Amino acid sequence: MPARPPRPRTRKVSVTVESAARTAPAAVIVAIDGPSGTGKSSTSKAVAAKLGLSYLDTGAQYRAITWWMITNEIDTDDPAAIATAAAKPVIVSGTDPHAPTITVDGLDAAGPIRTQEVTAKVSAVSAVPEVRALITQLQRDIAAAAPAGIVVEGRDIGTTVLPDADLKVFLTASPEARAARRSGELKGVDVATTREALLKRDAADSGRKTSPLAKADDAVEVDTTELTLDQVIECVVTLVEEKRAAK
Ligand SMILES: Nc1ncnc2c1ncn2[C@@H]1O[C@H](COP(=O)(O)OP(=O)(O)OP(=O)(O)O)[C@@H](O)[C@H]1O
Ligand SMILES: Nc1ccn([C@@H]2O[C@H](COP(=O)(O)O)[C@@H](O)[C@H]2O)c(=O)n1
Repeated sequence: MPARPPRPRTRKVSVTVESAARTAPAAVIVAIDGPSGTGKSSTSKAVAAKLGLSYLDTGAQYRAITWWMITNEIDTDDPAAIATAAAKPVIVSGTDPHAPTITVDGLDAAGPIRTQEVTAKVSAVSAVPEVRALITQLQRDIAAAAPAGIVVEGRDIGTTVLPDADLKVFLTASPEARAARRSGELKGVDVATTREALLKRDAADSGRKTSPLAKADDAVEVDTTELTLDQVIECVVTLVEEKRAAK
C-alpha cells in the first residue's frame, strides 16, 4: 500500500498569517517636538517603552554631527565648510527606548555629544541645509524600519521629517520651569545662566531658514509647566491609544 502523502501545510500557514495581521496593532508613528527642556526626551522614551515602540532622539544625531565637526577641526561658523564635510561621518542610532545609543564612525558618542561645547555649537551646525537633508533622510529611513512604530522627538518632526505622522505633539513650558529642570541636571550652573542659554538656542532653532523649530498645524500642544513628568507621559500615552483605536 503506498505511503500517505504529507498533508499540505499551505492553508494552516495562511490562517496563521491572517490572524496575526488581525491581532497585531498597526505600526504607529508619533512625532514629539518642542523647545529645549520641555521634556521631549524623557516623555518620548517613556511613552515608547510603555507602548512597545522604538524611540529616536533626533537632537542626539545633530549633536553627533556637531561633535564630529569639532573633532575634525571643521570651523562650525563656516556653513560652506560644514556642508562640504556633512556626508563624511557615519551616524548610527540605536532605537531601544530602554537603552538608546548613538555612534559616530563606530565610536560611542553618547557622552561627548552632551558637552557644553557641543550644546553651544549645535544650532549653527544644524542650520546648514546639507546637514538637515542628510539627517532628515536618515530619520525617515529609521522610522520606516521600526517594526511596531516609533516615537521620534526633535524640532521639525511634525512639520518636515514625518508630516504624515499618526500623532503630533508639541510640548511647551515656561522658560523658568525649563531652566529650573535643566539646572537640576547641570550641577553648579545657576538658573539665570541656564535660562539665557536655553532662550538663545530656541531663538537660533526657531529663526533658521531650513525647517525651523515650529508647531505643526495639526499638532496637539501640551503645556508641561505645571505638570509632573508622569502626567505628561500619561497624557501622551492616552493620545497615542486614541489614535491607535481610530486606525
Ligand atoms: N514635566 C516635568 N516636570 C519636571 N521635570 C521634568 C518634566 N519633564 C521633564 N523634566 C526634567 O527636565 C529635564 C529636561 O527634560 P528632557 O531632557 O526630557 O527635555 P528635552 O525637551 O528633551 O530637552 P532638550 O531638547 O534640551 O534635549 C530632565 O531632567 C527631565 O527629567
Ligand atoms: N529635529 C531636530 C532636533 C534637534 N535639532 C538641533 O539639535 C540641537 C540639540 O537638540 P537637543 O534636543 O538634544 O537639545 C537643537 O538645539 C537643534 O539645534 C534640530 O535642529 N532638529
